Amino acid sequence: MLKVENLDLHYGQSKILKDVSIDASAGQVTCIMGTNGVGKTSLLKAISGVHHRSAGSIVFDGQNIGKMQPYKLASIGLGYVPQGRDIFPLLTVRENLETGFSCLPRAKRMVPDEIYELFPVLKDMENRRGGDLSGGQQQQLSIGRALVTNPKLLLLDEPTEGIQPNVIQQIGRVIEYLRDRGDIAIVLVEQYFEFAYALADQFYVLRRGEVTMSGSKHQFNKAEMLDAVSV
Ligand SMILES: Nc1ncnc2c1ncn2[C@@H]1O[C@H](COP(=O)(O)OP(=O)(O)OP(=O)(O)O)[C@@H](O)[C@H]1O
Repeated sequence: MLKVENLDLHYGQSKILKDVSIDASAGQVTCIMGTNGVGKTSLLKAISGVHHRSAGSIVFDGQNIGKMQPYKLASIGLGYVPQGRDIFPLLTVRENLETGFSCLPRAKRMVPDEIYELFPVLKDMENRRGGDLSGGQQQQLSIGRALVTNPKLLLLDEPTEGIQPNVIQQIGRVIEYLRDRGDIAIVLVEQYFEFAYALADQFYVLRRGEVTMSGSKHQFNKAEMLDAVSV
């Protein structure tokens, strides 16, 4: 589904990602772990076309997407839930969800009931402004908005950041449900180790822009993984 090979990324003269390679498959959660500033968000920005890579290749669903613009990537099935959520504060919940319509053909422009079933609070607050929602509700809205686009690949950047425990649990259950549906590859960037460990099928640990450990969760014990993530 997604194959990133030998990716480099720069901000100006600073090389932030170095020779990063990752794979993500449908029906699996692929976790990108690491401490602050190691380049996790930058990796998602490169995949989603928000910041272009300086070397390497990114292949999604058989297409080389390394130079595609974000709107085009969204229309071919790449959903991105950015760190900080990026909700439109003056639009209602419903209107925020409908912003996902722009990359769908006219006949498919509807909010599936499934999104309201996964996140009932979005139905309850359909006419409230995005900016009036709590952080946890905004996170649910941001994930719901990405799901409206019917993605084949879902990139989630720290969905637990600043969120209360009951909403974290609910987001975990939604990620499991989407994984078990089997038709979507999920790339989860997460610093909350227990949450990431519980959900991960495959994982990659980044340190100073390089992959230092990777594999299936079952190849390593939990303490080894925690050590690798914490340095
Ligand atoms: N737009 C930018 N211009 C210059 N440097 C940047 C920019 N964005 C990020 N950086 C730097 O790139 C490095 C990697 O940042 P990035 O946000 O990708 O890390 P991260 O692992 O996601 O961290 P966090 O968990 O804190 O979000 C950091 O040193 C950061 O300061």
